[in-house]
Amino acid sequence: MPGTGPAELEASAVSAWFGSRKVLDRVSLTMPAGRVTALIGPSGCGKSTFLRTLNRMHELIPGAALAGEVLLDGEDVYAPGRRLTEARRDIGMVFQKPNPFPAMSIYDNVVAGLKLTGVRASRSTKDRLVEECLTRAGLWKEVRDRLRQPGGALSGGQQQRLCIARSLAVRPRVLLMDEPCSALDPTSTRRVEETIQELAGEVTVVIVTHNMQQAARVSDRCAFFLAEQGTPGVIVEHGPTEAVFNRPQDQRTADYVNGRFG
Ligand SMILES: Nc1ncnc2c1ncn2[C@@H]1O[C@H](COP(=O)(O)OP(=O)(O)OP(=O)(O)O)[C@@H](O)[C@H]1O
Repeated sequence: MPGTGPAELEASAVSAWFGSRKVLDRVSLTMPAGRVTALIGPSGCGKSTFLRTLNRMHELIPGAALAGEVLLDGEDVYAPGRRLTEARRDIGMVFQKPNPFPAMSIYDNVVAGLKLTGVRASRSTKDRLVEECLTRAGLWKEVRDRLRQPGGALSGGQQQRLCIARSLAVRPRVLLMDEPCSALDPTSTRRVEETIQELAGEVTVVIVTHNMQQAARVSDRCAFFLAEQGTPGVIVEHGPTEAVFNRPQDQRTADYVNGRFG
C-alpha cells in the first residue's frame, strides 16, 4: 500500500516552459502536510501551470518543459524510477468544471479510480469505501438512497463533491484543486468550501482560486503569483493567509488582495 496520511509537498526552483516561452521562473514553495495552501494572482500568471507541475500533468502537454524539483515528503516526484501513475495516485486533482463520468452511476464514479491504479477490491470493501469517501466529500446524506443513479443527474455542486469523493477513493496524500468552485452557484460553492475545510488535516490541499474571500475562508497559507509585463510568473509573497491579507510585505500583494488590479 502507498504511504498514508497527508504529505508535505515542496516545490524547489520550479521553472516551466511552453515551447520557447518561459511561464514560471524558479518558483519555490512548501505546502505543509494537512494544511490548505491557496495560490492566488491575476489571470495568466502561471498558477494552473504550477499546479500541473506538482502531479506531473504539465509534462503531458506537447512542447511543455520543466526544471526544478517537486518533493513529496522528501521524495522526488520526478525521480526516474517513479511511475507516473504513482505520482497521480498520491497527488490527486479536482478540476474547474466538475467532470464525473456522466452515464456511470454515483457508486461506480467513486470507485472508478481503483481500476486505473490497479487496485482490486471486494464488493464489501467497495461499499465501505463509497460510503466513506462520499461522507468525507460531504455528499453521502444527499445520495445514499440513489447510488445507482447516473453521476450526470446530480447538480453542479453535487457533481463537484462527487469528483472530490472519486479523488479521495485512491487515498491521495495531496489534493490539487484548480478553481473548483468557479462553475458553481454560491450555495454549492459554500458547500464545497466546507468540504475543503473538513478534509484539511486528512489530506494536504493546494487550491487555485480567483476569489479572495474564498482564499481567506479556506486556506491556512497563501502564495501570491505574478507575471509582470511578459515576464514569467514568480511568487511575490507567501505565508500564513492572515498575514498575506492583513500585513502584506509587498505593495503589489497589497494592491492585489485589496482588489486594485487583476
Ligand atoms: N497549453 C498551453 N500552451 C501554451 N501556453 C500555455 C498553455 N497553458 C497555459 N499557457 C500560458 O502559460 C501562462 C500561464 O498560464 P496559466 O493557465 O498557468 O495561468 P493562470 O495563472 O492559471 O491563469 P488563470 O487564472 O487565467 O487560469 C499563460 O501565459 C498562458 O497563456
